[in-house]
Amino acid sequence: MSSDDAVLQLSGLSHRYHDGRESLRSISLTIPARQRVGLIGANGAGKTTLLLAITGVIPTAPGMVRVAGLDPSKPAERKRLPSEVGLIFQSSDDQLFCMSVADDVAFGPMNLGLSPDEVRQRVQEAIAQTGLTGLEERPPFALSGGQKRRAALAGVLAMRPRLLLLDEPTMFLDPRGRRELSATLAQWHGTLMIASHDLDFVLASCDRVVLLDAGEVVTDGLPATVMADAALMEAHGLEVPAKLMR
Ligand SMILES: Nc1ncnc2c1ncn2[C@@H]1O[C@H](COP(=O)(O)OP(=O)(O)OP(=O)(O)O)[C@@H](O)[C@H]1O
Repeated sequence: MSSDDAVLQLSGLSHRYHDGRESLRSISLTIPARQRVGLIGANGAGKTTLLLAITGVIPTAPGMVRVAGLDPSKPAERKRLPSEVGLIFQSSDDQLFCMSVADDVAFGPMNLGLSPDEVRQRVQEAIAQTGLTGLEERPPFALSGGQKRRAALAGVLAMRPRLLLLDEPTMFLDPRGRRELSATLAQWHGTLMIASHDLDFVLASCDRVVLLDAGEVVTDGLPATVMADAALMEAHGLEVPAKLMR
């Protein structure tokens, strides 16, 4: 694969929070279009920090980040990032703030300066993609946890990003909510990165897995191979998912 085909390129990426502790250490990863990557690791491994670094929310140094060719450290390029990369937070309540689901989903596309017709079309499409048809006028606070997660996802999909980042997407979801989210993601054909402790979900949703520990990439490979390695998983505070137990 040429690096020109990569949706995400990280090279020697490091980050320290204000207290001086290193949370990311020299991370290098190249993620091609349409790959579905699981980011796994014990509490504090650096998963959320890495997602924040990719979206330019936190500055990184040293190191290089390119998302669809854009450099988040450059203000003019960071401004263009929302139409290339979308991040779904651990708590959907942090992401929904309008009076109705439709307004929430329209918020991002409207800020792109698109025509009202184009915004309407994108909103309808994202609502259908996430199975929220019929709930357009519902205030987000009156949605269930699973519906909120899908409404947040609709808002990001309406931006038509190339890269979708999900932080603990199955947290607080019941089995049906989890299944619905899984079906929505299966229908989406862009590039995905899912940070999660839900290893069964990662196994079912991803074709590559990156294991982080103490801010470093420990291993990077096929989910069924990496996550079946009991010694590796135990050494980094994880367990082999039930489906891979022998
Ligand atoms: N705002 C912050 N200020 C200082 N240190 C932080 C901050 N946020 C995270 N950290 C530290 O950075 C390291 C990585 O944290 P991060 O939240 O990225 O890990 P994680 O893998 O997402 O963990 P979890 O699975 O618990 O969500 C941890 O040592 C954490 O304590």
